[in-house]
Amino acid sequence: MESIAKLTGVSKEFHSGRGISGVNLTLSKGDIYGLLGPNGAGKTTLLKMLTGLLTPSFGSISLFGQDLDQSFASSMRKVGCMIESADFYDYVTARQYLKLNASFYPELPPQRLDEVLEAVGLAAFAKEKIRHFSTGMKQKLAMASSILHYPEFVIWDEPTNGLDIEGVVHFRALVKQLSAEQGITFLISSHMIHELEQLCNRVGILHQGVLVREGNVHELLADNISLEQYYIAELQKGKELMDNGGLNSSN
Ligand SMILES: Nc1ncnc2c1ncn2[C@@H]1O[C@H](COP(=O)(O)OP(=O)(O)OP(=O)(O)O)[C@@H](O)[C@H]1O
Repeated sequence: MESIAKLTGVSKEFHSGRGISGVNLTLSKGDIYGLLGPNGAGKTTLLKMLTGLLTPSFGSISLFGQDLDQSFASSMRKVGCMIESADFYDYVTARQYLKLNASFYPELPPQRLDEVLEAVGLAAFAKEKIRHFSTGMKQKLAMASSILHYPEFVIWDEPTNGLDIEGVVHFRALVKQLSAEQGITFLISSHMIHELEQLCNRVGILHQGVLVREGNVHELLADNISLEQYYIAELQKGKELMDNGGLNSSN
């Protein structure tokens, strides 16, 4: 299976002493990978390193089979990301905002702006200024922007933040559609474990910067009542190992 992203022994040490420690992780084409972990576990840090927003202190990252340092521009062309809350120009409309972003991709067909607005459920608000948007609407616009250029790999950090129930259902359908129709690979960090259970084929649990467990969701559900039950149990094991000083790298 084609490797989309590969982290080998990746660590990030912040001055605070926290960060990420020895993460090994491979995402294959077509994966919908859910990244779980408590607040401060290192999920955003890991996603930032995959997109060049942070540089690892140790280890290597490759995207699409090429070292990220060597192929940053060409790899990023195939990545769509939404990490932490997006910044917008409040005085432009949703469509104008996407048009600005589309200017980086001159090959995009003109109808693409309306396609992505429709895909995230914002078509009716295309001509409204962003300053009138709610948190959830801004989240949808950031999602639209991240898929504008037909990325092959989408990285979303807590994408359901601010979405209403209908928005969450729509989000789930969108991921499944993009995965099935365009073969997009997803890496999604979220605290919404029930969402990930319904969406992902694989999940990983980060705890205090260490990828303590990974698994195939179908296999995990065969042995556990729910992903939540698995998560709580694995987190507890991770804590015990940390307390005993026995866990300092993933896998
Ligand atoms: N620039 C920084 N300098 C120092 N410490 C940092 C920095 N960025 C993150 N950290 C620390 O690294 C750890 C991981 O942070 P990160 O934001 O990756 O966690 P997270 O899993 O995304 O958390 P949450 O679920 O709360 O969003 C935290 O303890 C955080 O305080």
